[in-house]
Amino acid sequence: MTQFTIGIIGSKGRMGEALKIAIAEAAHGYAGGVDADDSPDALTALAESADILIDFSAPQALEANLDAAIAAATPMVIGTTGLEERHHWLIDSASESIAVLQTGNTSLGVTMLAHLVREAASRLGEDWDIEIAEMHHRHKVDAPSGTALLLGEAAAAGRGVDLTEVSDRGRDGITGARKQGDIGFVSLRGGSVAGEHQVIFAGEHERIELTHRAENRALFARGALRAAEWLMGKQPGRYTMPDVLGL
Ligand SMILES: NC(=O)C1=CN([C@@H]2O[C@H](COP(=O)(O)OP(=O)(O)OC[C@H]3O[C@@H](n4cnc5c(N)ncnc54)[C@H](OP(=O)(O)O)[C@@H]3O)[C@@H](O)[C@H]2O)C=CC1
Ligand SMILES: O=C(O)C1=N[C@H](C(=O)O)C[C@H](O)C1
Repeated sequence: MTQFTIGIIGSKGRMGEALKIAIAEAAHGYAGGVDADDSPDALTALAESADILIDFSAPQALEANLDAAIAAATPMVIGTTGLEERHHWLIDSASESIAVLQTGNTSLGVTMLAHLVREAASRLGEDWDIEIAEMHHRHKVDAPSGTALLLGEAAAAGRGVDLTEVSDRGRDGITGARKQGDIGFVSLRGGSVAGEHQVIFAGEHERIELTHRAENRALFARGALRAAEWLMGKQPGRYTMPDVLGL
């Protein structure tokens, strides 16, 4: 495989550190990294010197990161979660001039899980209630997780509905009975859990539970590298993990 150099945005964070190990294992080059206290000039220089950027930082950094990648014509893998609608517009706009791969989870297992969820949701009727549960370490700052949301998108796509219309987040108090067709989310936080996701299809007298457990961050780092290897040399456009796996 052709080796290339990678710049990490969020290089001193948990994912940044895992990614540096994965880059060394894969014998790619490490072009350097930036973090919250680095200057805009450092970001510009990194985007110019790296063959590709991988971003595991924070949503508030995304606009500047994309601007730097566009100016340097450098492709970019985005793993940062907690993105809002406006961030997705920015990614859509950037993908007109550079290749961008954005995903809430770089794990190959979660990518397959999303595929299975979409399939199950398309075949089971709306009388099967869909609930998505996730658990992460105590340091995680966003909820629901990016993965829970991508699994919700997969379920909604299987049903041919818009997730924003059926999403039920943060139940508390007298909520009333569950609305048929809703997709529910629950987030647990604690300890050092790398990431667990469960999609429950609850029918009358029976239940299907599809679960993914991430045992460490190395798998996310290796998945991000696989995404970067796939993205190198691609035409400008917006891509995601199923493209990498050919799903
Ligand atoms: N898609 C996926 O598969 C995965 C996604 N994630 C996501 O990746 C992100 C990072 O996770 P994690 O590594 O655990 O978080 P950490 O908090 O450990 O690391 C975040 C890093 O980003 C840096 N950062 C924050 N703001 C900026 C900024 N404006 N510009 C540049 N760097 C910045 C921080 O720098 P400083 O320390 O100086 O503040 C820190 O080094 C999260 O959104 C998380 O949900 C995590 C795992 C897998
Ligand atoms: O913050 C994390 O740690 C993780 N974030 C991603 C998410 O929000 O789904 C992916 C993974 O679950 C770990």
